[in-house]
Amino acid sequence: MIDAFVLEKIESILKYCLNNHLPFFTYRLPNSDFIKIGIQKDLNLMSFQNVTDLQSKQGFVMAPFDSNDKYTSWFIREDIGFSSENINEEEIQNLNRFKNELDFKENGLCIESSESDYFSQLDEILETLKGKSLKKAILSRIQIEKNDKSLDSPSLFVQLCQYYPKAFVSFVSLPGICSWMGASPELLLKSENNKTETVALAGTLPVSSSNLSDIEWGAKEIEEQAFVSDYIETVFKDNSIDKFEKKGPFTVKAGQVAHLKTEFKIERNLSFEDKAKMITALHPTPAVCGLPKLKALDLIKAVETHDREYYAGYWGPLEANGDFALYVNLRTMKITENQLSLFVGGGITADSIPQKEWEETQHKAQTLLSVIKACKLS
Ligand SMILES: C=C(O[C@H]1C=CC=C(C(=O)O)[C@@H]1O)C(=O)O
Repeated sequence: MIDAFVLEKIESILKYCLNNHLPFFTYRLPNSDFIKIGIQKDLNLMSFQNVTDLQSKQGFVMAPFDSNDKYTSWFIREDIGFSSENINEEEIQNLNRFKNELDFKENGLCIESSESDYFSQLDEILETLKGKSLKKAILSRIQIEKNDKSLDSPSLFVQLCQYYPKAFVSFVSLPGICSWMGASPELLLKSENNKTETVALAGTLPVSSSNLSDIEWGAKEIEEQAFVSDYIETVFKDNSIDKFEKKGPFTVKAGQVAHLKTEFKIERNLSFEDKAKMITALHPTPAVCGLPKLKALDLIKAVETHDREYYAGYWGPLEANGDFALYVNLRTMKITENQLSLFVGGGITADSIPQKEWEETQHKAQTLLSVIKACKLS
């Protein structure tokens, strides 16, 4: 539990950054009580093409779903750092020395996906799946909530940290570009102390009781999760990784839903270049894109009427020693002055039942919606 006094200080730092156009990232790793804030003093954000360009850098990475798209992969420097373990009043006061001028607002308006559009897009995917050359594609939609003065984003971030201790909770603000906040259950790749880890997370059912052993997985969910697991093993093989530990699949809870998860661990020192290659090969996994990857990507682009932007991209901290913890940007929303645009999706296979897929996206949206509502009421 983080002390209420510390949480208040964290909120006030984030508010200062928002009011003074300082780019920042803040996050809380899963199963941790440690909130980190990194602030970049100026607006000269670094974009990157290849993960290898980030070697020896300390900061935060935010990459879009499709890097060939018009969305940039960003790296945010940590010029000033705060954490829940060293909130120093003097350093907070020192922040007053830094501010940026910005005379325009982000204009990233989103359009909500209608229910009828969602169902016709899903039909189109099901039709393609009949051809057998595609095994799975993820269909996503946007749900919009009004943003207004009654909602304070720093306090929403702090609330999300408290509601979802097992998620990667993060909030990034790039003044004049975009702001995103989310509570992701899915690790893309993590590297720490010469260990590299990833997970295959897919298959979704609503959780009604707290007893996860009551959940009975159907063939559709088992298959769609196995696609992700198999894909990870193929990436390992292509990268000459033949020794790794594999655990699962087992059931995990993520907010109002449960997923099937397999954990992979490589206990070997990999070079930053090798790990960068693996990030590029894994992303986007069949948990957010589909299988085969390029076929699914083409279909998603043809069928979805919105850009995914940073939804289903990846984000997370990067240390100068080459360690990182990158998560898939899920259960997430783009924040603008008037809108909270929630992005939610689900894996479609030949066995998908359209109504169930729709309901699944509704359940996933509750991860953020339930906390947004609680914050608006308080
Ligand atoms: C694409 C999303 O979830 C992925 C992660 C877990 C389970 C999923 C599923 O059951 O479809 C998705 O693959 C999302 O939350 O928008």
